[in-house]
Amino acid sequence: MTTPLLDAKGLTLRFGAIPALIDVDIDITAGEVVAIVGESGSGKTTLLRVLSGMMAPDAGSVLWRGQDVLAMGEAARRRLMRTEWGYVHQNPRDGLRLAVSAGGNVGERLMAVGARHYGNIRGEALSWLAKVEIDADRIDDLPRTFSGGMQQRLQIARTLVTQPKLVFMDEPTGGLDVSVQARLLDLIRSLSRELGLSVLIVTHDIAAARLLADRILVMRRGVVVEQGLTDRVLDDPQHPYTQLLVSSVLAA
Ligand SMILES: Nc1ncnc2c1ncn2[C@@H]1O[C@H](COP(=O)(O)OP(=O)(O)OP(=O)(O)O)[C@@H](O)[C@H]1O
Repeated sequence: MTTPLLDAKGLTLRFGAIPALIDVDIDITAGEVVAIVGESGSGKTTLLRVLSGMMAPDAGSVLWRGQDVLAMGEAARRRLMRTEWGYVHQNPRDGLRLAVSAGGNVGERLMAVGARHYGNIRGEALSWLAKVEIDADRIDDLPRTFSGGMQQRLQIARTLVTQPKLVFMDEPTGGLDVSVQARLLDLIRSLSRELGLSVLIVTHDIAAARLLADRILVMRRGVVVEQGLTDRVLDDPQHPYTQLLVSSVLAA
């Protein structure tokens, strides 16, 4: 069996009386795409925040390549977030620097990991803008002049330019038009395959999960009620809640 890159066990977190996570186990191996699906308030974002070390659970463990994420200091976690990890926020404004040009948004991530040669940084930024289908002549424009879909593509370029191994994505297509969502999902799928990325993606969109994910975890009220290979979970759901989720999409 392949050793997981990220391996979490027994994650539990309560906000007062609200059970956000109850005894959640989750792992992800190299090159795998895992979708976390479930209704609003089921604990998906909280799980992503705990796995990425942004929030401490009441109980449980998170190992990144054998290293204890919960015990590592803030500096080490930030370093990981600049190098081996990436985080794509639902709202691109949370993941971009709005007062910095598109090229600067991509280039400064390279500088944060030691790149110094201006020509190389600009060249790399241009190549990433092309990968995410942003015209080269927009390189000096501010992200606020971009559409929502373009901002999200820029956030993806900024996140992937340092070639992380694992990317956390929290509803990356939320709030976008359906046609823009479809193109963005295609882009995420092709980039993750091309780069051999592991992706942990939160979505309430079952169709997105089917398109992207190798495996699916279904959450409800902080509990993982079902998990397995995408086709198995969606074509032959075992838990009544998963059956309801799948049938509501079929009926739509
Ligand atoms: N900082 C917080 N303080 C108090 N309660 C919180 C906090 N963060 C989340 N919660 C609660 O924990 C539960 C899980 O929230 P979470 O945001 O993880 O759900 P979600 O599945 O991501 O929902 P959505 O799809 O709407 O984003 C919810 O009941 C939420 O209200």
